[in-house]
Amino acid sequence: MSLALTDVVLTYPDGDRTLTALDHVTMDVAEGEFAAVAGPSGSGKSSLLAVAALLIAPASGTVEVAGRDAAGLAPAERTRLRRDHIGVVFQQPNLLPSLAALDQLTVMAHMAGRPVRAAAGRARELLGAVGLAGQEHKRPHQLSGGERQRVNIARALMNDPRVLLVDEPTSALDHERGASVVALLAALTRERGVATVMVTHDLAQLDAVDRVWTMLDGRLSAAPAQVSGAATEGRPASTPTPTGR
Ligand SMILES: Nc1ncnc2c1ncn2[C@@H]1O[C@H](COP(=O)(O)OP(=O)(O)OP(=O)(O)O)[C@@H](O)[C@H]1O
Repeated sequence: MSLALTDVVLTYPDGDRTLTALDHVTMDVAEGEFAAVAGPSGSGKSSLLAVAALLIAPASGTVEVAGRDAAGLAPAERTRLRRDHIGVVFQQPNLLPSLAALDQLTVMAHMAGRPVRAAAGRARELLGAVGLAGQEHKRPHQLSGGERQRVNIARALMNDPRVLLVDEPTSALDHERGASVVALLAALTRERGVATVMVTHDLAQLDAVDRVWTMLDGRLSAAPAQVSGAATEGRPASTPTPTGR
């Protein structure tokens, strides 16, 4: 299993008490599987992503990434596990304003200590895969919101992660552009065999996912099939037509 959380409990201090943000959460996501976690604001979705990204250690339970249990790892090993196997797509594309799209990606390889020349080839390939061929030289202000989100997704895949964690990728986009980004995530997940978890509160964007989990008050449960729409029917992935927006 590419990502497995087992009986995870996460608490935050809350005055004299503690707030349970994740309440015995268990989930697993296989390679090539696109899972969504839907739930209202404050239900614990961001906390779940932070724990899965190895940014916060849970109070109890285990988190396994690419078959490795993160508990007990030294901080440097934990950082390496994250860097080598986890890609994160944040809600707002936090691109560097002065860098062209290509450089937004190659800088990831540079930070990971990988050869930058080889990285340029991979960056071009990824920008093509997200529908941005020919736009490699553009800086963030020259791209639309949807295009910036596509650069963000390509960047998260730069180090060939086993796990892709995506936080509300459609919140700044209209329905059509949001659906196009979700369809792109579905296609990339399947083509590249990555285990993807997308957090969303937008139930209209769940058609392309394989499995839906719902989060409420820190508790996670598998959603009934009708909520996940076509997801459970084993429908083959369709490659989206990038709108370029
Ligand atoms: N650093 C923190 N310290 C204390 N409480 C926190 C902290 N982060 C989150 N919480 C609380 O934990 C609970 C879960 O928050 P979380 O941000 O994970 O929910 P969410 O579903 O992602 O919400 P949203 O959709 O609004 O981002 C909430 O009650 C929140 O107030």
